[in-house]
Amino acid sequence: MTISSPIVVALDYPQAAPALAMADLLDPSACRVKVGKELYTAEGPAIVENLMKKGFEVFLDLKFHDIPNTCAKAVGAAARLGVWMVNVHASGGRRMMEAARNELDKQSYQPLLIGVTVLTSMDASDLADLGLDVTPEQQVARLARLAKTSGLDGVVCSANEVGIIRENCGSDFLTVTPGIRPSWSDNQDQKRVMTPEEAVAAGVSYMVIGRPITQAANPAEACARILASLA
Ligand SMILES: O=c1ccn([C@@H]2O[C@H](COP(=O)(O)O)[C@@H](O)[C@H]2O)c(=O)[nH]1
Repeated sequence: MTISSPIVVALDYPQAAPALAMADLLDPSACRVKVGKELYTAEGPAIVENLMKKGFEVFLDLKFHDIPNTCAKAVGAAARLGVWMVNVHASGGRRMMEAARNELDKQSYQPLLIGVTVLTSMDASDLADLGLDVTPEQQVARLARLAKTSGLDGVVCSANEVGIIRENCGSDFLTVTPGIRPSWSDNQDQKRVMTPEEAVAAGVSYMVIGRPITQAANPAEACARILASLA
């Protein structure tokens, strides 16, 4: 099945039961789902397999960041699990990302391999705390160029940086953007945000949306409302 929707719903839950209940409210032809650290640590590969059995394409958002061999082997395991997309931290560097690419190239199936640039919860002051005297845009552009030349398929960034990534890495390079906040929702811990409409206008490939859907009174309606706003 080819899904044209750019929406990836973040299933950030402590256990399988609420995650699978939320998945049952969603339509696999209208969105993909994302399994992150909380859910995967609690439930392991079974949760990914169960979501795939329900017809969902799964983004395994474990943001691997380790020595090249360890990162590559983890990405290989994700490929064998059959996930649609997997990610690593671009700040793990060129050798780590190239090792991940090479490991995927040896597999019979290759998920999309994406590099996390600057977390959408961070702004310039957070970068300064790390000794990085640059704007988020500059750091994202730098890491996106590194990810592209290391063989990755795209990056996680905020929708604010999609233009600069397209300028630096071309229009085929995927942009996966959390920090999406419909006008009716709170920013919570996200700092670099955009509405879904703005994100689509900016040209994002995929937008990751968690709490605005999963914590809505009616999650299916919230997802449908966001999709309708993009039409
Ligand atoms: O830079 C990043 C990378 C990953 N995320 C993840 O996306 C979702 C966002 O959830 P919301 O509830 O819509 O804030 C969450 O799973 C994060 O781990 C991110 O937000 N920013």
